[in-house]
Amino acid sequence: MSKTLLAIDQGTTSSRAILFSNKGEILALRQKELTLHYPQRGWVEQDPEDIWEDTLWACRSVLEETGEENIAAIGITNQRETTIIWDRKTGKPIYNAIVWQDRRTADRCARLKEQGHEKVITEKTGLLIDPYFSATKIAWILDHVTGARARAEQGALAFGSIDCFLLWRLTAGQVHATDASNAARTMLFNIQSQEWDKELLALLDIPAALLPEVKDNAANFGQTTLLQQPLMIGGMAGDQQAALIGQACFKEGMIKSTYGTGCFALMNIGTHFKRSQNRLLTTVGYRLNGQVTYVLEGSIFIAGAALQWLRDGLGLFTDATESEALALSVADNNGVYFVPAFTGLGAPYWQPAARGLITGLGRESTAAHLTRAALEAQGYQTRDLMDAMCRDSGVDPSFIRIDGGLVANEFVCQFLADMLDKPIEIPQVTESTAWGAAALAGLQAGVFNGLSDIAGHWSAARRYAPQMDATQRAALYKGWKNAIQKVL
Ligand SMILES: Nc1ncnc2c1ncn2[C@@H]1O[C@H](COP(=O)(O)OP(=O)(O)O)[C@@H](O)[C@H]1O
Ligand SMILES: O=P(O)(O)OC[C@H](O)CO
Repeated sequence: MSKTLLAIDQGTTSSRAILFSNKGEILALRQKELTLHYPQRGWVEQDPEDIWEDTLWACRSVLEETGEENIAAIGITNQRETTIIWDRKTGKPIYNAIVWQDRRTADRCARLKEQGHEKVITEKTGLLIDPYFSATKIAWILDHVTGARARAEQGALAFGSIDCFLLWRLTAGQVHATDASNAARTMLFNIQSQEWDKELLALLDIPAALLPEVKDNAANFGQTTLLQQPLMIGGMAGDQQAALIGQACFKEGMIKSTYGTGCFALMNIGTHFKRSQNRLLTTVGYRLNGQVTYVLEGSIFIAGAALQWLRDGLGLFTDATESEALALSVADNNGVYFVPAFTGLGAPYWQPAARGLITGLGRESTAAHLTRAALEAQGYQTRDLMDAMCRDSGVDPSFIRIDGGLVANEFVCQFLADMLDKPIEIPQVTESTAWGAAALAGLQAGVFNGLSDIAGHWSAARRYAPQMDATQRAALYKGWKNAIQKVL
């Protein structure tokens, strides 16, 4: 009987468990939406116990529902950068999870830039200085939770992104480890030497005793006995890197772009580290058998979250799926542009202090125009990234693979093809992120012999060809650039 694979996909919006066949078919999926807390302007937190309980519930429910006993291994994938510090003895977090979108450390980041540290940080980590990454979030917790720094120095505390925290809990505190793609998002990990960087730890005053071991993406991460059967955790990757794997972007120049809470476009640039010249990130795509494949990354902080805001903040609809019909009920955006910079602007602008803007409103503007503007923003933001990526890499890709919750929206997919003037491909396996994690676990467990086995399971469910004429494309994009200038 062929083996199955269990993926844990702990995203910003929800925690999921998915059971896959060895061909990538979804056999069962359970998911729970996760609450975000906004204690102050620019702060975003989650309760680590919610994250853990929802994840465990999702895994147990999938196994109960299917009665599956033939699982080869578990793969974990996660919202990246989100920071948890916990007590090694009790396993209890000492503060809420500080979510990747949180901006509370913007001043600290500005100081680091003023002091001239960006060059060395970028050279070592491939990142730019921004509150997005874990380092300043860790420092904030150590500075604000009473006694935390002293306990960290004594080795009593552990830091982890969500993957690492879930692994710790799944292995009942036996394993404190992460993978190279998640470590690369801390701003403390040297992605050239593949080591925690002593100079950066000193710069941010972060004790090395907090940090996990860093493993390949396919590795033996330990065993869990908390589910119906003992299972090995064999794969781990940040969600965007997992989607890169699920989308089989294994050749140089291939790009995937994922539209969930945020949008993240990754281009495979091969095995040589190369710094971006256009304010993109260089990061670890995957590390297998010690060999790193690097990617250029464009990170947009708000994608689907803009639709959540229209739903929850303005009450324009009750479900994000309604946005498509609403957007199509008007002929065009009628001059309305929506820059959803709620938590600052990411690539290629990197302005943590920027905030959202709606421009071009007239007496005739309606909820439909605003919704259309929010959906069009996905295309404009991606165009900003693609232009920078093509300049950086010298590669003009002939197609782009996309995935994530938003690709259920056909208006968005067509608009992306139109704004990028490139064919867009949507895979048969819609859950690319979870499938990527499962595939990594499958590599470790011997279900797959190599990346070509995984690539063999990729097929397109749908392709969108560009239809917009060049004049219209240029005029719409010019309107976006004007709106961006106002934000900046
Ligand atoms: N049909 C749709 N149209 C527009 N947005 C959608 C649609 N379906 C889901 N979304 C958006 O997609 C996001 C969820 O995508 P998902 O990939 O599950 O996110 P994450 O991985 O960040 O948890 C939500 O922000 C939601 O608003
Ligand atoms: O929750 P997502 O899928 O939007 O992904 C979040 C990213 O990993 C943040 O870097």
